[in-house]
Amino acid sequence: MPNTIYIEYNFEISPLQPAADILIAELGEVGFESFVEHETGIQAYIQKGEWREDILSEVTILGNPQFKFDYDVKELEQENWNATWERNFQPIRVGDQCEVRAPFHEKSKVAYDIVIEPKMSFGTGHHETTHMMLQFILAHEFKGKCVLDMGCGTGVLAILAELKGAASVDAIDIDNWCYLNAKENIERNDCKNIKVFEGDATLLEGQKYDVIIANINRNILLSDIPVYSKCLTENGQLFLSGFYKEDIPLITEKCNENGLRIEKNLEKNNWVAVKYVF
Ligand SMILES: C[S@@+](CC[C@H](N)C(=O)[O-])C[C@H]1O[C@@H](n2cnc3c(N)ncnc32)[C@H](O)[C@@H]1O
Repeated sequence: MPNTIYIEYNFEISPLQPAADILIAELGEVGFESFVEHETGIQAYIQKGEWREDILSEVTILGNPQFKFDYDVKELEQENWNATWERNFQPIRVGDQCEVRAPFHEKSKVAYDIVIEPKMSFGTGHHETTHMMLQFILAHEFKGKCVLDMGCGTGVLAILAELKGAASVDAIDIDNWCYLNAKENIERNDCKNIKVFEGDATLLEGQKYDVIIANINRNILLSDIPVYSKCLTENGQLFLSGFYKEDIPLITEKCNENGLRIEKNLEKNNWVAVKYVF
């Protein structure tokens, strides 16, 4: 694990929503890379190398008079970071079949017991989008399927796809830290059919998949849906998340232009996960 130093911002927000979600989205745009939500606000983390004095000047929600924001800032040594997430990471149950937990939690008796050490990567099951994508995977047949997990983060979705019988899973993330972390988690869960790659949709040229799972964000999905559509087999399924309910028409229009139609969507706190088919 590299000895990266992080800066932690602890925001107290009133009223909490939708300000917390907007703040997370805006902080993500300016370089913050992970977030922990708590009852009265959020903690946000940025690498010291990415931080600059005026980093919050581009975060427009902070100037919105409808909400009140208070925050304090502190520098975290790597060790403190680990302690912070361990303190905040409770096991997550998805339905009665799947639990996502950390290595230091007790082994679970559910059918799909997934162990994740997220470190800096997104994907513990705590976020609505990950949770809904896990629900989708639980509810669908994966036996013998050739699967792509685009924007794999910790690799949690790829791991559940393999546990549900996928024949092969390609897991891709643009971020080097996620690439390394996904590889570690895949080994930790004793998965044998997942290959991890560092990169983006340019890696997909000439590939074919029965199922594509992509939990990224609205703009990247809009730009990559044409590529995903070319990679899907005839009866292929596309599961997308990482965007809000109000973005469904835009994402669906892009899918329709590429021969895919909406079949079903899940919704949690205004976040959605949507299934598209040919
Ligand atoms: C919202 S997280 C999802 C992580 C995990 N799949 C989950 O469901 O919890 C999105 C991930 O997509 C990655 N990402 C962002 N842009 C990407 C791109 N153009 N191609 C591939 N991965 C990308 C990010 O590094 C991040 O790990």
